[in-house]
Amino acid sequence: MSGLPVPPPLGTAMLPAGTFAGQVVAVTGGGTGLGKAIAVEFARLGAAVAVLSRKPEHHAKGVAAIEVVGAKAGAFAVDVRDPEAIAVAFDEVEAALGPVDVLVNNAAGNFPQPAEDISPRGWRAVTDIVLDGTFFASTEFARRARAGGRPGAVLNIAATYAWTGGPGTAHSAAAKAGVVNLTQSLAVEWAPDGIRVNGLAPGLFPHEDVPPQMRADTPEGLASLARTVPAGRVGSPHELGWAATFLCSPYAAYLTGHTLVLDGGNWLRRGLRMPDFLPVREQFPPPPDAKDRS
Ligand SMILES: CCC/C=C/C(=O)SCCNC(=O)CCNC(=O)[C@H](O)C(C)(C)COP(=O)([O-])OP(=O)([O-])OC[C@H]1O[C@@H](n2cnc3c(N)ncnc32)[C@H](O)[C@@H]1OP(=O)([O-])[O-]
Ligand SMILES: NC(=O)C1=CN([C@@H]2O[C@H](COP(=O)(O)OP(=O)(O)OC[C@H]3O[C@@H](n4cnc5c(N)ncnc54)[C@H](OP(=O)(O)O)[C@@H]3O)[C@@H](O)[C@H]2O)C=CC1
Repeated sequence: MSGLPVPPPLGTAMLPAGTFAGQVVAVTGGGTGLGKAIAVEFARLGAAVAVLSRKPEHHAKGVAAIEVVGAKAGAFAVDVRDPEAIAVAFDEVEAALGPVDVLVNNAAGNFPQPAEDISPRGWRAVTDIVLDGTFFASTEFARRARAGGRPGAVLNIAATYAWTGGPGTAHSAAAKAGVVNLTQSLAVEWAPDGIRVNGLAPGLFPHEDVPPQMRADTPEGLASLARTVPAGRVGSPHELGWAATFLCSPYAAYLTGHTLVLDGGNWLRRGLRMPDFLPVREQFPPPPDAKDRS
């Protein structure tokens, strides 16, 4: 046995062509990595896609990837920690592409570090982007959808350590746990308005845009990462795009408040007998140029 089957290749359709025709999809952090892969799958299905993030170089990458599949794209500068900037960005998206029908809260910040070494500013940076940013963007979206009498869908990108916690991820895991919980509260509040709110928790999806300590750059590194997953492989970003588009599509019209895990069984592999325990400081030793906070 060599694990779970590989998925059909990038570009294979899962939903009918035109599933999102005439719709506007906003993806925070849609210019890099998994956000870009998700943006492209919506674009393939006919959506006009808005990339919302801070950096012009990421805007350019996202827009190029969306336009390659023949869709309309726009990029809008915003730091999701700033609710006023989010309102301005939504105004700009409406003026350029039309009102937003689907919001994907994908933007995140993360750096693995032992909890007591995370500075207050580092803690706030990660939790503000992940949890506060998701709340600010979602509520801005819902206020506008409700005012316009439009239904809609929100998708929050989580992580499986939202349920387990884990070494080196105190800030990110706590924030993602908040996101999973928020998904449930908002789903109940907004169902009467026709707005669905779901989550998607990726497992290991290495790609070129994450920081070096989070990716596998060599074939050996990738193979070694794949051996840690019950599926026998890591995820392909376009698989995540398929799951994202399904969750926001009319085919999931009765699905709300749910966070789907897409991780090849990885978070369930815990056994009674685990590999030798490695303390967090051995897993994530400080980089040579790290600040001394002692
Ligand atoms: C299984 C994998 C799961 C993956 C999940 C993901 O989310 S992958 C997604 C991964 N993608 C990304 O993360 C992409 C986006 N990431 C980012 O924009 C930054 O990493 C950010 C999250 C820090 C926010 O940036 P910003 O402009 O708001 O922040 P700033 O520069 O002003 O710093 C604020 C504080 O944080 C501190 N600090 C920063 N880095 C480190 C570090 N390596 N080490 C220690 N500390 C660090 C910095 O020193 C400062 O504290 P200080 O010294 O003043 O007390
Ligand atoms: N890669 C993986 O294996 C896993 C990823 N995830 C989750 O998937 C999602 C995508 O991660 P991934 O693609 O890997 O990471 P990336 O680092 O590639 O993407 C993060 C994106 O967030 C944007 N962003 C960061 N801070 C802000 C901010 N303050 N305001 C607006 N945008 C911001 C960045 O754009 P810019 O710099 O232009 O602002 C960037 O495009 C995240 O939610 C992450 O937590 C979960 C589990 C595993």
